[in-house]
Amino acid sequence: MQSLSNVLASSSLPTSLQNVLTTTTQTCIDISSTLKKGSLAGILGMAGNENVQGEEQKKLDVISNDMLKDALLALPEVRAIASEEEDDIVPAHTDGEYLIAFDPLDGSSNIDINSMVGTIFSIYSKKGDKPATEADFLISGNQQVAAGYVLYGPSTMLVFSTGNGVAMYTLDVDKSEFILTQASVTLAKEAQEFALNMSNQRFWSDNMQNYARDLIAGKEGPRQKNFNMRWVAAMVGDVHRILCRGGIFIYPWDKKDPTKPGKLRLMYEANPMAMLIEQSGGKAYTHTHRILDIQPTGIHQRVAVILGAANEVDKCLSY
Ligand SMILES: O=P(O)(O)OC[C@H]1O[C@](O)(COP(=O)(O)O)[C@@H](O)[C@@H]1O
Ligand SMILES: [Mg+2]
Ligand SMILES: [Mg+2]
Repeated sequence: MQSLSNVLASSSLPTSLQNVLTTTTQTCIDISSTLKKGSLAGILGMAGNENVQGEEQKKLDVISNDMLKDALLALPEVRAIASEEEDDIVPAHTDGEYLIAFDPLDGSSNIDINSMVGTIFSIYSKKGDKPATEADFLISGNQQVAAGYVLYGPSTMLVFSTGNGVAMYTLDVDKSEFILTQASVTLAKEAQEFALNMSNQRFWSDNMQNYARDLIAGKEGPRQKNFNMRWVAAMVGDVHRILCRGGIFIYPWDKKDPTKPGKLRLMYEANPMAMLIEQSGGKAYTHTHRILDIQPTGIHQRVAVILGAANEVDKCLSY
């Protein structure tokens, strides 16, 4: 059973990237320990502020953001960070090499019900000779050098890719280190399950409503097959289930709020998950574009997301 530190040390990844990955994942172990304390530590509930996206921050959104921010800004390899919970990018070291975008706590609405949440991260290599600006981050997901998430579930798991497949690690809580538990993840091309917040159905495009109608029609409908539905309400949990046993996850375009034509954020939700899904053999699209090809226009940009089993994503796009 190999530890993450052994896997990294025996890899051909630059030491600088190994250091960024080690700091990110070690901080997630600290976040995991904090989460385990729950209401005993007075860390549940609202923080009393809104983030730049007008969402109410939970105390744990702020705590996990501060933990990652402090740890990464202290690392000489880090040029800047961008976070769901920070209005603007935060420059670190002008001569640092890496830009890290993260969602410190994904699935915030699950915090107070003691259900699954996670941290999602995306890492780019981009040197420069001036302090980093937002423009430095506006590069497509194709250029991610590493991406992944830590899922805080019954066990804490790390899943990441450096562009050469996807590996899963499980936290050994006694040793406080991640142990490799699945060296390579392969996603089946066909799906039996879908993850879709059906309560938004009336706000979707006609095509999306037709696709969902046909999924639900099951064996008696045009798909001639029964599908099961699952919704964790944390993208990190839904994507993890898909990487473990297949399926499709969709957060489509909707007309609920014209300023948010898609709920999920490109830089720290869609891009890193798209990299993991593609690296395991699946597909990740908006309604029209491969997610990793999108040229970002802002660090908090939102996109529609259709990802998972390759043939089911194709089927969805065919509508
Ligand atoms: O309210 P809904 O439609 O269930 O939304 C759930 C989605 O929102 C998110 O929780 C957004 O992420 P944050 O919790 O980081 O804001 C996704 O993880 C999840 O897929
Ligand atoms: Mg999120
Ligand atoms: Mg979040």
